[in-house]
Amino acid sequence: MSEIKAINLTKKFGNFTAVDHINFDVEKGEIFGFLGPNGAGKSTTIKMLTTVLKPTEGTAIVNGYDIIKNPSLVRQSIGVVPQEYTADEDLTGWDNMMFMAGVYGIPNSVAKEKAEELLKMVELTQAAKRKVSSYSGGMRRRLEIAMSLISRPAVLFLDEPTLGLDAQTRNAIWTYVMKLKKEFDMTIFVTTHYLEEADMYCDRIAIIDRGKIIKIGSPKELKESIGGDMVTVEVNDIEKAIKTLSEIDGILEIKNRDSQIRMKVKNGEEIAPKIMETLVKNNIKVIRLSISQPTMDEVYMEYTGKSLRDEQSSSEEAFGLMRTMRRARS
Ligand SMILES: Nc1ncnc2c1ncn2[C@@H]1O[C@H](COP(=O)(O)OP(=O)(O)OP(=O)(O)O)[C@@H](O)[C@H]1O
Repeated sequence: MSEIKAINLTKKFGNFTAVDHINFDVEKGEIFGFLGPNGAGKSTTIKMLTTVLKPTEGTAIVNGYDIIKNPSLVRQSIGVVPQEYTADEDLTGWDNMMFMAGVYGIPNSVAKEKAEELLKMVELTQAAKRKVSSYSGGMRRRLEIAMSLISRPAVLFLDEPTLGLDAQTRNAIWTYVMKLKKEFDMTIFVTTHYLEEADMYCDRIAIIDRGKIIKIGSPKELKESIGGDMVTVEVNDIEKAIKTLSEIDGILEIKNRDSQIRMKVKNGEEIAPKIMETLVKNNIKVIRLSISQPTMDEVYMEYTGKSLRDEQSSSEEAFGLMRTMRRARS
């Protein structure tokens, strides 16, 4: 039985449809990634699945409970790490953990044991007695993950857990997420717009754009679904090479990316010798040639017609600014 099942799930704000009749299933123990640009409807979907927002139409079953008919049973069986920080800044990490345990009615002695174990897992034992206001962004995120786990939920929802964090902290967060999957067979629903993270860590990915799911599959399936290979060449004269290569039959697309020429082809191994021969014949020096599968960025581009890369930096900047403003206010 699936642990999350969305059935025509829809959310409208006035006349605007933020989430548009989406359907998907998440199996037990799966890390399911919701990948899409800003405003695609990821947070709205999480808010409906976690019963913060009521759907306009459709419903979802989470851990066996209907989000409309049994919202409190849904809430008791899930853990949520929302995009905005929710831990109380004036309390210590330890007190936040104990507060959360109180919300779930966990007896004190059990709560203490769990808090110790979880803070250790997210490497915050040393900082547990410090006020959260002194924590870095990464420490806060780790604390919130620990807080969301105190009730040992069957399903964990993470909304952009790594947004605005440095690469090292992002890796650490994913290490904990992988651990939860491995040790507790936890089902994890995660939204992200980091293509590499979705590719590396998610068992399956749903690509969402303008409120609609465009494609669902494992990273491998998604890459295979766009067909063919990528051939990348590094040459001494890019412009001349592009002109020369565009005359070869069998190259489906040519792009100049990061001072390299990247070509979409049907079969890399078949066409590579011809590419090499043509370039050499035209006195173009080939420094490197490689054949690979398409990246998630290319998959995303194929299905949405746009690149997610440009979005990443603007989103991180906005998040950083939000955090600075919040700090300045407090
Ligand atoms: N309460 C609201 N009232 C009106 N419009 C809303 C509301 N909440 C979200 N929206 C709109 O719905 C759309 C989807 O927003 P949502 O936050 O779900 O996107 P997202 O994919 O999570 O993007 P982000 O990562 O930027 O949060 C956006 O156009 C947003 O402006």
